Amino acid sequence: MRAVAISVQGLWKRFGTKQAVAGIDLAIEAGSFAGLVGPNGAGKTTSLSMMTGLLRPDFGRILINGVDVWADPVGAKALIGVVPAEVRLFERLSGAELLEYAGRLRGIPAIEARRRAAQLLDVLDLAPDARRLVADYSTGMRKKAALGSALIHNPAVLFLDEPLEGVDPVSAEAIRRLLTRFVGSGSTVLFSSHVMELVEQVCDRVSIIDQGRIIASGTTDEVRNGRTLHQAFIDLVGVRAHDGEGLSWLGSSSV
Ligand SMILES: Nc1ncnc2c1ncn2[C@@H]1O[C@H](COP(=O)(O)OP(=O)(O)OP(=O)(O)O)[C@@H](O)[C@H]1O
Repeated sequence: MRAVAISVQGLWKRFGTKQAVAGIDLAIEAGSFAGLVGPNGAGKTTSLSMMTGLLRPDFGRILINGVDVWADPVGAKALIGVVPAEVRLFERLSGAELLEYAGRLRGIPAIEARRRAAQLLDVLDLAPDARRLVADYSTGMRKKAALGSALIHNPAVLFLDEPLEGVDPVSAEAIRRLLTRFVGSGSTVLFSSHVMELVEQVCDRVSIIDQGRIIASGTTDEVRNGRTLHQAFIDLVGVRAHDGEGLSWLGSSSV
C-alpha cells in the first residue's frame, strides 16, 4: 500500500450562516491523480483553499506527507504547488522572469531556476512568449504560466482549481501529458473540475462533493459504477434545475 500524500480529517468551514464545508474526510495516496468534482457552490474552492493553507478551517486537520498544513505551514507549503482558480500573477514580469522568480522564492539557485523555467515554458508552449509581460497574456496563457510557477520546485503534491478553464485543446493536451508524467514519477495531483470527460480520462480516483459533503469517493471505476462519470454525477447530485416554468417569455417571439 502506498503512503497517504493528502490526508483530510473532519474539515469544516462556515461563512456566516452558510456551511460551505461540512465534515470532509479524504485520504489520497501518493502517485494518485485525483479529481474533486461538484456543482457550483458545492465547496470545492473552499476545501482546496483550506488544504493549501490559504483559508483557516473552523475544524479539522490536513496533512501533506504527514506534515500538518496549519501547525507547520512553512513545512507543508514547501511540499505543495498550487494553481488557484483566480490566478494572480506578477503582471510586470515577463513569463520567463515569473517562473524564474517563483523558483528563486522556493530557494532554487538562479542558474537552475532559469534552466527549469525555460524547460517548463517550452513544454507549456509559452517559449515564443517568454519575453512578453504577463500583463499581456491571455487567460489560458496565464493558467499555463501559473502552472509552470507551481511546478518549478518539483512539489510532492500539486493542487489545481479548474486548471483547464480558458485553455485551448492543444495546450490542454500538453498540460494533461505534463501532469500525467508528474504523477507517474510518484507525485500527487488533486484538482477540481466541472469537466467530467476530463476527470474520467485522467483521474484514477475521484470524489464528488455536494453541499459541503463528500457524497461519493473511490477509484474512478468505483464511482462510475458502470455509468459515465457524467451520469454518475447527475444520479448522485440530482437534477435541481427548475424546468423553466415561469419563463414562458423566453424564446417566444411575442414581446
Ligand atoms: N468568502 C466567502 N464568504 C461567504 N461565502 C462564501 C465565501 N466563499 C465561499 N462562500 C460560499 O461557500 C459555498 C461554497 O463555495 P465554493 O467557492 O467553495 O464552491 P465551489 O464548489 O468552488 O463552486 P464553483 O464550482 O461555483 O466554483 C458557496 O455557497 C459560496 O457562496
